[in-house]
This record gives sequence, C-alpha cells and structure tokens, in this order.
Amino acid sequence: MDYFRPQSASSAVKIVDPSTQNDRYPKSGPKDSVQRQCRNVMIYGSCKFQDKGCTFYHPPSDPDASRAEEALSASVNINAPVFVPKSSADTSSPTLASLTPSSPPPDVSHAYSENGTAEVADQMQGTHIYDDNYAAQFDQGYYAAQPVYTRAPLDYHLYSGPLPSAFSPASADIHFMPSSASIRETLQTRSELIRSVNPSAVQLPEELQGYHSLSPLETVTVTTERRKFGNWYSTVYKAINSSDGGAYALRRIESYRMTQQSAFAPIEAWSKIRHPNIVSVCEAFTTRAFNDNSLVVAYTYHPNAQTLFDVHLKPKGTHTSHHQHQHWYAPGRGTARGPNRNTQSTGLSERTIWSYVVQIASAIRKVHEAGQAVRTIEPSKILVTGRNRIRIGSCGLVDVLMHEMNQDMAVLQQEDFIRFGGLILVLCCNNAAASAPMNLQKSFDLVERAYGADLKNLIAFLLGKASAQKLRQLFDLLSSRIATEMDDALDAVDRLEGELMSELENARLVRLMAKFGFINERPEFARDARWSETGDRYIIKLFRDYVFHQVDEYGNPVVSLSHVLTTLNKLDAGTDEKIMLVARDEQSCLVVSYKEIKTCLESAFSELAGSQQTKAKEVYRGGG
Ligand SMILES: Nc1ncnc2c1ncn2[C@@H]1O[C@H](COP(=O)(O)OP(=O)(O)OP(=O)(O)O)[C@@H](O)[C@H]1O
Repeated sequence: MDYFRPQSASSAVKIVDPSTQNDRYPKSGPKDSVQRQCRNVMIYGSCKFQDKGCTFYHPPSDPDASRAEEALSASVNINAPVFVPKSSADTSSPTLASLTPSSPPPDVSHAYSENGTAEVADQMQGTHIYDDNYAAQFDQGYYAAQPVYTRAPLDYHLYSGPLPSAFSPASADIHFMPSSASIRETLQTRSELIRSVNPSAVQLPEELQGYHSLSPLETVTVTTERRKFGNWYSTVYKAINSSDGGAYALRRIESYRMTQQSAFAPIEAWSKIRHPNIVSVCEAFTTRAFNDNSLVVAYTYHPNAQTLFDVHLKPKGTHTSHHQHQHWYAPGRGTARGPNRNTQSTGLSERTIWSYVVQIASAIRKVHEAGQAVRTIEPSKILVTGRNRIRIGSCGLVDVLMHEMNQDMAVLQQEDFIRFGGLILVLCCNNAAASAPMNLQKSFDLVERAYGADLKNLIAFLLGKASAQKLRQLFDLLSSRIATEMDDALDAVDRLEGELMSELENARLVRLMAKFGFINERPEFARDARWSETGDRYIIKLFRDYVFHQVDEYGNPVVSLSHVLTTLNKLDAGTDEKIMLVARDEQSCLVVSYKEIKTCLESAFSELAGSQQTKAKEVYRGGG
C-alpha cells in the first residue's frame, strides 16, 4: 500500500510513536516491574512517585539528549505544527479523556502488575491510567488488585459490515433470495431496465393520458406473430407517468370500442386489491392516440419480469413464438429428462412447484374475498418477478372486455380453481398441452411418478367438482406447505436486512463528499476570492489532496477506493488519529487529527449554509 510522496524531495518526516523512535527508552524488558519503564515518564515526562514507592524504571534525565533532538529538528527544517482549529465545533466522536472514569476502579491498575496481562495494558494505553487519581491509590494495594477488563465503548462509526451469519452465508442462494453478489447484479439490471428504451419503439405516441416515453416490452418485428389477448390484438408497453415519475406497464388492447362507462367498474374494484402475488392494477382508459380505438390498462411495472411460459415452458434457443412449441416433455425433480432435453427448459423442482402453488392460492384467496375472480391463471399471464416469486398479471382486463356478458361471479371463481389445477399440471409436465382433456391421464401419471401423490391429489381436487367450500378446503390441504413458505420468506427478510446493513453507511459518505464539493475550489465567498484556500478551508483542501490526489514513488496516481473509504469513514467518525497533510509545493506540512479536520469541515460548511439562510431571511423580509 503506497501512500507517500518521495521522501527525498519532501521536508515532511514520518510521524512515529515516540516510544518506538527514542532510543533513550529501554525496550520493554521482562515482566519485571523494575525493568519496565514508568509510563508516567513516557506520558508526562516525569513521575511524581519516582522516589515515593513507584517500582518502575525511571530513566535519569538527560539534558544532552533533548538538546540533540532540538538540533536534529532544526537541521531538517521540519515545519510540522500540530494544527489547532480556529473554531471548536462539537464533534460526535467521544474523546478518550471523556471516556476515562473520574474515579477509576482500582482493578484497572493491574494492567501493569507482574502477573497481569500486558495485552490489557496495551489496550489501555492513552487512557491516562497513570494520572494522579490512580497514583493516589498506590499505597492501597494498587498493584495487587485483581484484573477486570474494562470495556471501551465501541467506536461504531467505523463498523459497517453486514452481520455474518454462519447458517445462511451471503454467498449462498436461498429460496427467495439469490446470493449477495447476484442480488446486486439483479437490482442493477432492474434499475437499468427502468430507464432503457426498446429500439423498436417507433411511431408510438409521445404522450398518452399522462404517460410518456412508451417502449414495447416485447420486440415486435414484421416476422414475429402479433400477440393476442383472447380475440384481441394486444401489446404491453413500459411508460413513465408524468405525475409521479414512476414506470408502469401499459397493456393496450387494439380496436376496442367501449359501449358503456360501467365497463370500467371492475377496474375500480381491482385497483383496491393489493397483494404480493398480484400485479397491481392502477387505472384504465380508452385512447385514440394509436390512431385507433384502444383500451389501455396501467399496471405496476416489474422490471425484468418474465412470464412463467417464457421461464419454464418456452423451448430454449429459439426465437419463434412460443405458441408454435408444444413438445411433450417428461418432468424430473429439477432435471430435464425426455427426448427434448437439449432444447426444452429444465423440469421444475418440487419445492418450486409447491411455492408457486402456495403463492397462487394466496392470491386467489385475496381476489375471491374481494368479490372478484382472477380469470388470468395461465402461464403467459403470470410473471416471475424475482427468485421463485410470481405475480398474476393482466388482472381486471377480461372483466372489462367481457363486461357485456354479465357472468355469474361464483361460476367464474370455480373456473379459477380449474385453471389453477391445469396450470400446476402444465408446470409439472413442462408441457403447455398437459392439461388438455386427451392428455390428462398421461399427465397425472407423470406427476405421480415425478412429484409424489400429494401434488397429484391437489391437482385432482382442483380439477374436481365445484364447491362453495373449495377455497377453505384448498388451504386445509396446503397448511404444512404454507409453513415452509413462511419460513423461507422470513429467511429472505433476514438476508435482506443483512444486505441493507452493509449499505447503511453509504449516505454519510455521500454527505461528506457533497460538503467537500461545496467548499473546495469555491471561486468566491463573503467577498473573499481566496476563501476556499485560507483558514480552516486550507486544511480541507490539503485533506482532499490526501484522500484523492496521492501519488506513488513513480508519480503515478494512487487510485485506491479502500483508502478513500477508510479516510472518509475516519473523518466522519472524527477519530483522534493524526495524519500529516503536506502542501502541494511540499514546503510545509501539518499534523492534524481527523477530529480537527471534521471540525474545520463542519465550520466551513455551516458558514456557507448559514449565509444562505441569512440571505433567504433578508429576501423574505424585503418581500414582506
Ligand atoms: N407488469 C409488468 N411488468 C413488467 N413486464 C411485464 C408486465 N406485464 C407484462 N410484462 C412483460 O411484457 C411481455 C409481454 O407480455 P404478455 O402478457 O403479452 O406476454 P406474452 O408472452 O406475449 O403473452 P401472449 O402470448 O398472451 O401475448 C412479457 O415479456 C412480460 O414479461
């Protein structure tokens, strides 16, 4: 780690602990108190108790040595004053002096006893354990007391890592969460997709009922088959809402002519349904912006979502429409089997299937309890929005399109269960045609062989006869699976909290950088063109160089993010650690603690911020 300027050209000297530099002090000897040098001498220069019972080594005062030291510093022309900031703004970091108890327990003294621990003594260095109060207790068995470890308060500012978990290491995937590295990649991709625009976004309206920047969510070319929603041609766009700046998914139904306003009633009901396994419905409107009569329903946008069909059923490596591919496929527990192994998606694991089952069942319950029917339980309308997370999409649309048919809601709800059973069958068999009547027997056999009787019984129950109690019975069947699902969901929450923990400290570093930006190189302030270069601000400028502009021995920039993070963390904490700041011309240097630099930064920033507030008040008074 090279953070230094060439010594030859600099007047700066390395700052070291005097005890390691000065040969006058004997090296720490054996644990014999007579050999060990008295700390009062090291810290204060002398010991009041030298001839009054202190058994430690007291070196004879040597006037020649101190003269030699003075001569040395004069000969190298060291200009390293210890900086004292002009203002004494309070910093949040506790001072070591303030941590020293006013009447320390006698046991602390054992730090230097013969049979005490040198480690404890080392930890206590600098906490004035040899001050007069302590020394006053010498006669009361000071050296003989039992050791008690005094815990120093944790300087929590310097710790920001996630909590390590032996049971769920961040590098491992868990049911609802990928590894720590993948989750970052996933979130980056989503963030990028929210801003990206599909290149095929041509000839789209610039503005649509308060939405702009429309971009199709599927690549449409002249060769691709036009997508249909039932009997209607349909396209999904991502668009930005002007009022809240958020991204939404707009599903457009082409050539739809609305006959009565009441067709929108289901949308109103759906917009009140919020559930983690349902893509929320926001609003619906008709428009002529596409040069036809279109119906548009706005949904929550889930970046990088893919349909269940695309994820599990679509043959890999083909770009043709999925409707053309309906290969028969033998399922397996997490592995692909059967003739189309090389082109088809791999079979779903039983855990994933049960997870999907519980999520869809939960969504159905919410919708039925709200007096609606889902109606879109099919692979091409259910979105996979995260690891093993699914959401039923396109809700409410069928209700608008079929409004005039006035169908019985109880019948529609029973149909939900049948669609649900069909969907599980399709996913288990990895074949979109698995639920077709002529394939049913074969599909059931496959499910039983590959996944067990529980799943087969569940599908049979869902496809079986209608009952008003079906929802309750379904949840009775699922009770143990729901418990597993909840355990996994809570594990994911724990993992996410761990991830959040590691990001918690980011904001304070950004705040610091922002303050540097406000102060450094400011052209003029308070009619002083050199404001940013003088006074406390000079220290800030030198510190900025120390953090960002160091060079190695060959003059190459030292670009080390860890150096930046470490130094900024220490600055934010305002530690007592001292560093040496060197001017660019290397003619002068300052020894200054992070705490003092923090004080400078705070004072310069409040000067700027304060003047802004004063100005605002003046303007306000003038206006009033
Ligand atoms: N709310 C949404 N958020 C993000 N992406 C979505 C959303 N709704 C749909 N999509 C994406 O838009 C694309 C098109 O959706 P669509 O429902 O038309 O799927 P499809 O596979 O084309 O089905 P179909 O064959 O019935 O047209 C899919 O890739 C889907 O992932």
